[in-house]
Amino acid sequence: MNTEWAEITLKNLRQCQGEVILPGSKSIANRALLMAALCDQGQRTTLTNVLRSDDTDRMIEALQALGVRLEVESATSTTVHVHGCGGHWPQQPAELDLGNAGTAMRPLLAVLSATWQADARITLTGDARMQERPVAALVDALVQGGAPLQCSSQWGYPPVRIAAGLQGGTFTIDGSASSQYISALLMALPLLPQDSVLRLVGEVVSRPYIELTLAMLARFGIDIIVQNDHQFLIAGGQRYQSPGHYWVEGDASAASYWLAAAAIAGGPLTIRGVGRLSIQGDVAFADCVAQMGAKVTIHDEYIEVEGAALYALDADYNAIPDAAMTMATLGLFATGTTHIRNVANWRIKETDRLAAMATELRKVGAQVEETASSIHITPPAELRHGVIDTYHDHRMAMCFALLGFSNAGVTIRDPLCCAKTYPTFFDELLRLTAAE
Ligand SMILES: O=C(O)C1=C[C@@H](OP(=O)(O)O)[C@@H](O)[C@H](O)C1
Ligand SMILES: C=C(OP(=O)(O)O)C(=O)O
Repeated sequence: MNTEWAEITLKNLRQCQGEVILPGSKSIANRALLMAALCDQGQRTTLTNVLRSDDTDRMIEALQALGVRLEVESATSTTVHVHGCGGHWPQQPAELDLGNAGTAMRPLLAVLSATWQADARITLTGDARMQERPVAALVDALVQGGAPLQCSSQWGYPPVRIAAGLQGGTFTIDGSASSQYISALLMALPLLPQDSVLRLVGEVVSRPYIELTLAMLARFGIDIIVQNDHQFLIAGGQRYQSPGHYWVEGDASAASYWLAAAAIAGGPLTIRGVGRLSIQGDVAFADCVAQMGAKVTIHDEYIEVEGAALYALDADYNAIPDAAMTMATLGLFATGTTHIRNVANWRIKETDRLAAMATELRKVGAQVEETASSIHITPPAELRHGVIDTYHDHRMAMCFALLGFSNAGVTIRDPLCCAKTYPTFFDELLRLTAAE
């Protein structure tokens, strides 16, 4: 990646053909790192295809600060050997800075509340945006369970100070803002000495990520009884058991950019690292692209795409909020109005994504209607060139890169913010679209 890029202009990109190997999934990598660290002392887990990016580096650095032994060869090495500490953290740092990594902040908040044994307290904090992203439902549930949490600036937002004290029992959590709170409790509650019941209330968002957590917990020897959609029984006193080796599958949210690019530009493109066997919900974006008219073949561990005339979709994207961002710009290349429904929690992610998306789409001439929980996008007869602001949001940078396939082209400010989950994204785009 050219580390000098303050902005990048993309214009008349071509085919987007050949083969792309996805980086490892952010969601899986950060769960795997934490679960491997929680394995019994003496157990070593070899994680392969680990995503190396800002978000995963935050988790790696946090675990190292807690004294977990990680063998990682270099800043870009995707193999990480993790030595379990069974939740008995060898070091007690005063503070962990988790940047803007939701997949580090939320699980660590719950897991450290369940395992903290020192008299000293530990504060979890993050960057300016992380301090605006709520964790209130999770903090409330943990406090109900006896954890003496303190929020130093505003209740329900990081920084959060943790001390020992969490007890098992019945936890009721509102899942309407983020599934990450639920995943966090699913990872933490088995570590308590007592049994727990976890009850979900509200419309639970991003449900496939809960399934992902359950699938990974099972691989790490944790038993959760799923009573129904809204209730889990979690025996206490469980111990994470290393699977020995764990391969992190490719990032299905990242796959959405390539699915869209090939659908627009023709392809054919083979996307390696996710497929029918994926445990990530975002792989369903491949079906969306197929429904729009593209030729998509989903194999066990890879996907093939070829472009065709595209027709806009009207759909509920609650289950796949990250990949749904890609639909907003892909829709500019389709006939008809794209309706992205039920994504209210876009407002509490890296930026207010509904507002940011509406503002930036208007710059290229789209007609946009934004509601509290949805966005409706009608492309103009001809796309205009736009200088796109990305609001420190990696997905804004990556999904607006698709405008490089238009005649007008696009300029993207701060494209390097893609390093949150996909540091090599723009290099890959330029490689795949280079003229022969
Ligand atoms: O559990 C996870 O790994 C994630 C869950 C989703 O968040 P929400 O549950 O907050 O929608 C998603 O947007 C995020 O990128 C990763
Ligand atoms: C919402 C996202 O990240 P986080 O894990 O920080 O919530 C994302 O990657 O789109």
